[in-house]
Amino acid sequence: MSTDRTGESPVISVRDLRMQYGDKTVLDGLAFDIAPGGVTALLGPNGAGKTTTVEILEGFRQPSAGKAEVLGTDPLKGGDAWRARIGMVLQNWNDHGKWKVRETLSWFSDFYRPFTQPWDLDELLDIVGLTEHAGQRVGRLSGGQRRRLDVAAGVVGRPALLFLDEPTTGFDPRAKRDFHDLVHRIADMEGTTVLLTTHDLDEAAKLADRILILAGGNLIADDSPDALARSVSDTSEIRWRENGVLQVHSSDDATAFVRKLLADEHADVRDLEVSRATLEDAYVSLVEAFEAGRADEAVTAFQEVTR
Ligand SMILES: Nc1ncnc2c1ncn2[C@@H]1O[C@H](COP(=O)(O)OP(=O)(O)OP(=O)(O)O)[C@@H](O)[C@H]1O
Repeated sequence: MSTDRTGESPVISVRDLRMQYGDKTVLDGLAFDIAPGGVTALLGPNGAGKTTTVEILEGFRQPSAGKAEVLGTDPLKGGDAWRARIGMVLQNWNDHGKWKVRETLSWFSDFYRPFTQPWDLDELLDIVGLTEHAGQRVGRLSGGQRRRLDVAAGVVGRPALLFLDEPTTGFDPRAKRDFHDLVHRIADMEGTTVLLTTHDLDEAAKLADRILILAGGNLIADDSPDALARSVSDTSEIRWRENGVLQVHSSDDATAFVRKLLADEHADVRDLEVSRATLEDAYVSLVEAFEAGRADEAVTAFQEVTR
């Protein structure tokens, strides 16, 4: 197993990973490492292979070829001790709707107990905002409350690695904010490595320090959200009101422009706003460029066949 510059072994290591469903190639030689700690978001269009990748890493799916190591182990060979170091928040899991919330968490906690020191259930219920629903049947929870229970069940064993698959689907804005605080807390205070898949690019930008974009069976981008946004455009848009009139200016050096603007003591500058390209801008532009390139490739291949 390779180590990174800090000498730490990666939590996830993927080499030449391939996945073929019939004659359809979904993963085409995928390779990446994820070092311990931090939040990595795996993004990509529908059908890009994110769930397939995550399910391979969780040990639920056998790749057609290539190598995956999670916490130093081939996921297909991981036993209970390995599984206990991993937390999962899946899109769907079958549960016992008649079980009560605390009882369900306690059941998960008991699985982890021989291997780790699980969270105190009252503390965890409080963190995920389910204290007052502790005695309620799971089948009676709202969608958002149910998702909070999913998150609690995923982290109850204080995992070294947490998979979050579309974790905030159905959350109201406040629940989403609470959830983001929870993920920051888990990543910062517990040192848990988090792999997140989401279509919510605002969420990815808020939570992740590293973004992987999967398209056409391989990574088309691997960088921080900020660096990706800058790769699309260094230009910022500056808006303000002057004597009640809206002004808009584009600049490659927003700081210098704003400094100059505010230095003019005669100017009545109000409602100043500076906005830059977002992760969403970068994502759309990278995926569109990739798809346009593939369209060119398809045209070339077609021309070669028909020549
Ligand atoms: N068991 C399977 N048998 C055949 N094809 C499959 C199977 N599972 C997934 N696929 C196909 O593989 C491709 C990738 O699916 P996957 O669910 O990994 O993508 P995804 O990036 O997670 O998509 P989404 O964003 O829509 O959740 C899709 O075209 C899907 O139809």
